[in-house]
Amino acid sequence: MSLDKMKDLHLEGKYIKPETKEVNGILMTKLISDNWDKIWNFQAKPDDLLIATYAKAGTTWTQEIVDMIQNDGDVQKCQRANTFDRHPFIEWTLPPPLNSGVEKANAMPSPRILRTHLSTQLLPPSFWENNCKFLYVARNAKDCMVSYYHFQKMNQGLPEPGTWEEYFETFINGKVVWGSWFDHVKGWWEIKDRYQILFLFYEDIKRDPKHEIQKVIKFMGKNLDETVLNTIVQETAFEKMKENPMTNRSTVPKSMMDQSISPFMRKGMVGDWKNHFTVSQNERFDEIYKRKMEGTSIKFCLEL
Ligand SMILES: Nc1ncnc2c1ncn2[C@@H]1O[C@H](COP(=O)(O)OS(=O)(=O)O)[C@@H](OP(=O)(O)O)[C@H]1O
Repeated sequence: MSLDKMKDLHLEGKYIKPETKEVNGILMTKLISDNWDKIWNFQAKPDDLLIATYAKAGTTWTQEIVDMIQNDGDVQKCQRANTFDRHPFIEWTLPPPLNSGVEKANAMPSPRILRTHLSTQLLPPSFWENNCKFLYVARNAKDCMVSYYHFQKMNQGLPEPGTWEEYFETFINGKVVWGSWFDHVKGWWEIKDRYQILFLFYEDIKRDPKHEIQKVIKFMGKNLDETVLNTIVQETAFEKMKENPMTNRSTVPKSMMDQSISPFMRKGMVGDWKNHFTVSQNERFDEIYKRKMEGTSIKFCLEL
């Protein structure tokens, strides 16, 4: 059963902030942790495409782009279901009768587009064994932190973030669900040339969507004409997706996601961190960033 059917079950109001429990040293919700055997043993197929991201890095945006490409720019087809039902979120686990990501993925016909926030060391091994295609999207740490903070405030499926000052510490220490941003991004960056990985940046998609979408089209082995490409650029723009009930999570009950606290499609910009970080937080963050990212060649853009 999908989340947007929750109303029918009168489950509203029963959700409380979840407990957390680590998997191999990485924080997860307890529901994910308790379901770990099933997640770890998930059977990927060679024609699966996995959208992998750290939380809040532009997953939903990428899902919409990929779905539009797979459906040759057919807007109606992309309206068939919510993004969370179109592309199973493999590790996501909610209390029954809501289906887990593994159950949804197992029920889906091929070719499957799946999504995950798992780091490389937690990804079910069958993805590597089957040499699946991975589309990794990275977003700069500061904007991810801001976006994740607001998301944890409005989403009952994730822990209470505390104050911004408290959250700042939690995030840099990697004590958020799905673990450290630094380890996640470094892990995927380091293996990008060993597997079929298209590595994109949120900031690049924002600056030049047409160019980045063309890369995705090529990676998916599709050949779409200019008109279709332009339609995809238009339909996946932030303003469009903010109004689209199949992407903006407005069908998720308020008891689960309270969009009056913060909308799911919040700002969709590069550099909102400047409205949150104090000067001293910024200095401290830059120092920690330098230390934690030492030795990696990855470069992020922090403003457009
Ligand atoms: N089309 C488009 N263009 C630009 N930005 C977009 C778009 N769609 C979603 N977003 C922004 O992406 C952030 C949500 O990221 P995710 O989809 O990865 O969230 S989640 O992890 O799946 O909950 C969240 O970022 P913030 O606005 O900074 O909070 C969304 O607004």
